[in-house]
Amino acid sequence: MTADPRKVRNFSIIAHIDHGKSTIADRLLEATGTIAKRNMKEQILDNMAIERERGITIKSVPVRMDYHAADGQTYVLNLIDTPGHVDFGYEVSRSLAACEGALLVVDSTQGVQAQTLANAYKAVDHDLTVLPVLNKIDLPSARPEEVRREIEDVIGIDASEAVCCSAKEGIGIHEILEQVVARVPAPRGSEDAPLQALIFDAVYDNYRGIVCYVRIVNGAMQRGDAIKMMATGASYAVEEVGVFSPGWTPVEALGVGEVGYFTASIKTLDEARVGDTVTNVARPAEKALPGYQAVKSVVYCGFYPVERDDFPQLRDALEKLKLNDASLTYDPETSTALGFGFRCGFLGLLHMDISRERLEREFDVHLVATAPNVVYRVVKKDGEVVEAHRPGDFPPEGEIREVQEPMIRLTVYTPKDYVGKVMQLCQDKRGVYLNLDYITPERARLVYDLPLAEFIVEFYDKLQSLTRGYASLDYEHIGFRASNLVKVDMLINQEPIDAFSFICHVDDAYHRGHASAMKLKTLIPNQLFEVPIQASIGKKVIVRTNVRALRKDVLAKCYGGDISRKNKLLEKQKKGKERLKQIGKVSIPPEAFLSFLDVNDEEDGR
Ligand SMILES: Nc1nc2c(ncn2[C@@H]2O[C@H](COP(=O)(O)OP(=O)(O)OP(=O)(O)O)[C@@H](O)[C@H]2O)c(=O)[nH]1
Repeated sequence: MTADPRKVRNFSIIAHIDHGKSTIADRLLEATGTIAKRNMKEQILDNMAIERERGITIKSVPVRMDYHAADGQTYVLNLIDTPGHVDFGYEVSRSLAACEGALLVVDSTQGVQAQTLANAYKAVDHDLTVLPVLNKIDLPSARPEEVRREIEDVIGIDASEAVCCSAKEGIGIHEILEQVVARVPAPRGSEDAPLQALIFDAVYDNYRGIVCYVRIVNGAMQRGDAIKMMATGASYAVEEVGVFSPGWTPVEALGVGEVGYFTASIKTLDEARVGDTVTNVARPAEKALPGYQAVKSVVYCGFYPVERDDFPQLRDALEKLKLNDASLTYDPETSTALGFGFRCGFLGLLHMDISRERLEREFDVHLVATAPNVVYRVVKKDGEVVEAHRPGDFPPEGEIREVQEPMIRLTVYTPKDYVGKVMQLCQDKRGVYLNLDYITPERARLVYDLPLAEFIVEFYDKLQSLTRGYASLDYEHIGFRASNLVKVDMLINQEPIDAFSFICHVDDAYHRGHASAMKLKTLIPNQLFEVPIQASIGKKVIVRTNVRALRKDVLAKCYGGDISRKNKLLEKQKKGKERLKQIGKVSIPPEAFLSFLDVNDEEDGR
């Protein structure tokens, strides 16, 4: 039997990072008896080890609770947790599309922050009923009344009924549950209409294969149904349907408005795309549910095994990671410096960091990550447009008409005292000023258009240190813009080394070329001959330095004796050096490459 849609409430919790979303979720699970108190591990929904350590939510985990409300009825509450970081914005959007309501958790000591606003707007865009919750009222610095007004003034939603709560102390939890029942609308949909189910997430399981998380919008789904994915057109037979209570629990069927999962011998995450609509083969829906979009990588970097022999291991690890993470992309590439590896694409820097950490931790591969870069669009003189995922994709200098780079529209919220510093930072990062306003007398909102490439290099860290952690930010991608960008090659002994090339604004080329050359100079051991290190744009050398030759003391064994003999020896040495320089290759220890390229060691003075 499926649940009565009138007794179902589907909701999500949205918040700025650290405002207490996961802690509130834990309290709700506890209060509804979904998880016994003694089994309660802190933040039960953040189950990935890295999520726990970093204290951030990456994957959205749904859970179903039975709640005996004050009106004497029992309700099914489906809570769909959402990721808290901008990199995973698309997942937030899909999770919200599966709900009718959202708890907007605001830390009552901090007030409205960037993701509070961004997520609240997303919820409003999806027509959700937004219930504000003022958390952390146990803290002495809590100022719930002020924050209540801030929510009304800044976000523009009614906060008069906002629950004051302390997730830590367990205050206000029942009020939240009552409000969910009373104010979040029951799902609407038709039992008799053809099946339309929204895939809002999908995960890989060793035993079941791909498990799709769905919200049934119309119709019903049960074991044995022949279903079709509307974006890919592929069809499958449903093997199991179930709900999250909180583990995967099989049920007979999922009805209108319900949130659950199904399995159907789906092999890869590419077949079960988040945002796609599932329908019946026999009686297909006419239209897919709105809003599906393919996720696109915006940041790229190379992953190479530290030991060249570990390449197959890295390939296997990436394959397995991809099973759990559809937004990761990778293609094999080779580099003269690093051998065989992969060019990987990510949703953002955090996504890159996490993927790298998971590869090292869960799959035990040691890898080198090259500096991250964005995708550039190069318009050639003959009109052809090349998408460059790495510096090596750039056509020769002479063939380029224009280079375009991806831009973001960045919104920064900061206490007013730091406005000047933040503006300076944005300007240093080639930002274009758009707007400044004050959302409260104390807090300013700054809007800039900024090249994504500048944003991914330490912007967030710098912002946090300039503002002592009080600023918050949000951004959206706004497409490509032409810019004066050049490819800088690094040459060692006249030979360009592919892995060291980089793209940058022409104004930064000298500075960065110089910093790279200096760093290389310290890493390359002295050879028997002088080794020039150069930075060049096309054929034009912009920086040159030398690694000095080792001077072997050929006269050491020559005590006293004839001056002409000494001269002869010195002459011989000079000739030998010339020969070495011509025929000899510079021997660069692999560690030099690694420490130059590895982003963790990156300190080129920017
Ligand atoms: N004093 C106090 N601390 C709280 C309360 N609720 C949460 N915290 C603390 O605030 C910190 C952040 O809480 P989380 O629940 O991890 O925040 P979150 O919003 O889930 O964070 P993300 O998963 O990164 O989005 C933790 O250290 C909690 O212990 C509260 O009511 N009072």
